[in-house]
Amino acid sequence: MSPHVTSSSFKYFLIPLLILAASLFPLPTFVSRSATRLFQLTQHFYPSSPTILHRSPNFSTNRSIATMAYDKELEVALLAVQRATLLTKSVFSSHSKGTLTKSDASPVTIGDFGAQALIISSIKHAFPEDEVVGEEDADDLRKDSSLRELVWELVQAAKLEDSAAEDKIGGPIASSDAMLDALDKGNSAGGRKGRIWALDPIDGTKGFLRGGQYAVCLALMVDGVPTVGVLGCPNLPVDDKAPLDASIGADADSGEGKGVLFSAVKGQGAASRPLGKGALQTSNPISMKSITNMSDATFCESVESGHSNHGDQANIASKLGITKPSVRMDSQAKYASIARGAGDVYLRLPFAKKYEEKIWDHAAGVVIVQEAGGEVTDAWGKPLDFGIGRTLKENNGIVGAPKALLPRVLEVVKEVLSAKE
Ligand SMILES: Nc1ncnc2c1ncn2[C@@H]1O[C@H](COP(=O)(O)O)[C@@H](OP(=O)(O)O)[C@H]1O
Ligand SMILES: [Mg+2]
Ligand SMILES: [Mg+2]
Ligand SMILES: [Mg+2]
Repeated sequence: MSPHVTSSSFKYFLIPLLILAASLFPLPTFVSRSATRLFQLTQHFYPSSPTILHRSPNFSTNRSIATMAYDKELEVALLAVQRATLLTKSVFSSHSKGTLTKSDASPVTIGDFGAQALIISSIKHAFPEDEVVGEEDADDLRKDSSLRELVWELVQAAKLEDSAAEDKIGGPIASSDAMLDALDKGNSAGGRKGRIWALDPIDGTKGFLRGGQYAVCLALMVDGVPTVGVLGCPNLPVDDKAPLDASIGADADSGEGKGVLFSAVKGQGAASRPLGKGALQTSNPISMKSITNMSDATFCESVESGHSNHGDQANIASKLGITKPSVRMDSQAKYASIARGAGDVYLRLPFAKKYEEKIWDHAAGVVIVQEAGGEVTDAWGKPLDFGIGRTLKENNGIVGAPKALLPRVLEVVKEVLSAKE
């Protein structure tokens, strides 16, 4: 038997057979460890699989085969976000942005509508039964035919250069009506049961409009737990080691060396890869910086002073001994930046107890930070509850940090908030 034949029998028969056997029978720990190793071997033999193989801070050799699932969800989410991010970039460079003001006085653009329609159509192609909690809906487009036409042109033009990649997310949307229907399928009420995607087609719309940071955000929640997360950040540097300074949020126009896709799957680590135009590029593992001295930390906060309390945050930073100025940037690019170790702490202290954070503003960023070795809670240290609807109504404020630093950060956050009560 030639070595080629031996290798392909191994590849096509022996490994799948052993994996099947390992998943069918209850196995002692040492055998399930071998099964884990076997899974890794299959990834070696099937290199096109997008699964991230590096050891994440959360990686456990005892994890079951089941936790290694979500390959297809991750691939579809990455391709869908990549395609939608290309659409948003085309709006930024060549169109009027068709900006409207929503009932809560926040802006929405043709980029938001187009990106949501494309991503929901990708999800529904690959996972027809799944629900989506999306930020936008088609009401404005149904009322305004010229706006609808603008979005439809954009959606038709947004195509991945690789046809196999494009096929995986269902190819083009068939008609303008199908586009409106897709947009409206982001109407799930959310909840604690089953598979629900949280989608923010452009997070940081204000940043997008002023040429700052923004992110296309998608997360799969399983039984209310963010499990797969993808962030498309066209204006962040590709280099995970690039320094994070105040200019990152101010003048972040897309250019050479910019454009990143971040991703994570629960239990499998977090990664970044350059944002391309076709097939997915190779990923690199990312992790939070391991700092021991709080005074070395850099903290990130919103540019918009109405979205979090800059005064309280400056007070907290100074009580923690942080001397570096905060890095202000729009969107979940903040979560991505701390996850890759460019910054360390995310602070979003509320102005009002009554503001309910939206699940699509956090789900993807939270799983990416968790898988990079961090944790995210509300300002009182309560776990974020993504399973109670479209908002985090049982939580108040958001704090993210490397696991080892979070208790100290929360101590000071609570001290500052309690003093105001
Ligand atoms: N008063 C408020 N407090 C906190 N977040 C708010 C807010 N008003 C709007 N937001 C949210 O802040 C998001 C942007 O976050 P950041 O400040 O980190 O860039 C917005 O997302 P969109 O831009 O998707 O609408 C919006 O959902
Ligand atoms: Mg919005
Ligand atoms: Mg948002
Ligand atoms: Mg948005």
